[in-house]
Parts: sequence; structure tokens; C-alpha cells
Amino acid sequence: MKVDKNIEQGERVSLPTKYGHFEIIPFQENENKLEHIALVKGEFSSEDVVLTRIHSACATGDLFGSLRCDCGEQLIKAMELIEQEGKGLLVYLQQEGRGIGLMNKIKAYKLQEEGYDTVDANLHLGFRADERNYNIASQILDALHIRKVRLMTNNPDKILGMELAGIEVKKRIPLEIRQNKFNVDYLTTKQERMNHFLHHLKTAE
Ligand SMILES: Nc1nc2c(ncn2[C@@H]2O[C@H](COP(=O)(O)OP(=O)(O)OP(=O)(O)O)[C@@H](O)[C@H]2O)c(=O)[nH]1
Ligand SMILES: [Zn+2]
Repeated sequence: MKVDKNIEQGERVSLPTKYGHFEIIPFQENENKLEHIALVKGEFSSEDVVLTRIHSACATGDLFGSLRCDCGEQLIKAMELIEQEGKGLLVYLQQEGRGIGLMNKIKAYKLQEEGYDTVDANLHLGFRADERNYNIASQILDALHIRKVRLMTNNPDKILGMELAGIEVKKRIPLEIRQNKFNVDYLTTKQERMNHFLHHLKTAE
């Protein structure tokens, strides 16, 4: 089904998971053929303020349980919260490495092993700290008749990005994950340089 000139919507089928019972709907961008995923629970009307997670792909964290970042645990937590509420949406966007792709993210990791932080590594590679925008996310929400959300995120720029893309973010729902020794520097940089709301983060004195 063509839902927008830029994006095509696939079939909707049931997807029982370890974290709850959802439906999955694939979307594909027409121009670059990138595939994104909507995990849906319940039916929405345009007046609903839908519990929503916009999740950027992270192969290392989401697939392999990497402890270098908080992505994998955030993904599971978001699914659990949607299941608890009985209604909600998770959009899984092909925005690996904050939009720079896996090759470049791993280059950025290499630079981090040489002492750069996550922001400077991106800059050193010739990218902005964050190359994402949320236009495709907004088109997917449009297709699902969602205009207002309670957004599960710690990232102020994601809220701004969603609003710029035409979605009303009525509320932020924190999605903080316990730190570990491998991700504490990464989380600290997100807090200090990208202004993420990470109130439970304890940095070494
Ligand atoms: N460029 C780059 N991307 C990274 C790095 N670590 C994780 N990522 C990517 O960052 C994206 C997740 O962004 P984050 O900044 O961790 O979190 P966020 O999505 O902005 O914010 P939340 O909504 O709170 O999760 C995923 O696409 C990861 O692949 C890194 O060191 N460098
Ligand atoms: Zn990650």
C-alpha cells in the first residue's frame, strides 16, 4: 500500500515476542529502499496520545547485547512498557550509528579506543555528532494515524526532531538503563555534550 509518495507500507501481521504480543508492519522508503519497522499494539485514533518509542538501529546493542551502549536494554524496556500499557508503538529506524551507518560507527568506536569521545569521533570522521532526522518516523506515524505521542527517550534533540517533523510530543517518558563499566563514559558524554536527561547516571569522582 502506498501511504505517502516517499514510503510504502507492508502487510500487518501478529508478532508474539518474549516481551509482549505485538503486530509488525514493515515500511520501505521508495528512494533508497531502506526498510523500517513499526511494532504496534492496539488501535489508534488521531486524538490518542500514543506511548511511542522511536528507536535508532544499533546492531551491536540490539542484536548482540553490547554493553558499550544502552540501546539493547532500551529496546526491551520500551517493548515491556508498551505491553504493560496494552497500547503503543515502537518504530525501529534504519539509522545505524546515529545515521552514519555501521562502517562509520565502528570507525568511531575505533577512535573511541584511541581516546576520542562519541561526539569528537563523529566530528573527526567528518560528520555531525548526530546525522538523524525524523521525517520518515513522522511519515510512519502519519500512516498509522498518530499525531500526538508520549515519547520514550532521554534525548532532547529527538523530541525537537519529532516536533520539527510535525509530531506533537505531549510528554517525555524517561528510558534510563542502569550503567555499567563499559558504557559509563558513553553515557556521561551523552549527558554532558548532548544534554541527554540521564538523572540516574553516577560518574566516577
Ligand atoms: N556514531 C555513533 N553512533 C553510536 C555510538 N554508539 C551508539 N551509536 C548509535 O546511536 C544510536 C542511538 O542513539 P543514542 O544517542 O544512544 O540515543 P538516542 O536514540 O539519541 O536517545 P534515546 O531516545 O534516549 O535512546 C544508534 O543508532 C546507535 O547505533 C557511537 O559511539 N557513535
Ligand atoms: Zn547502541
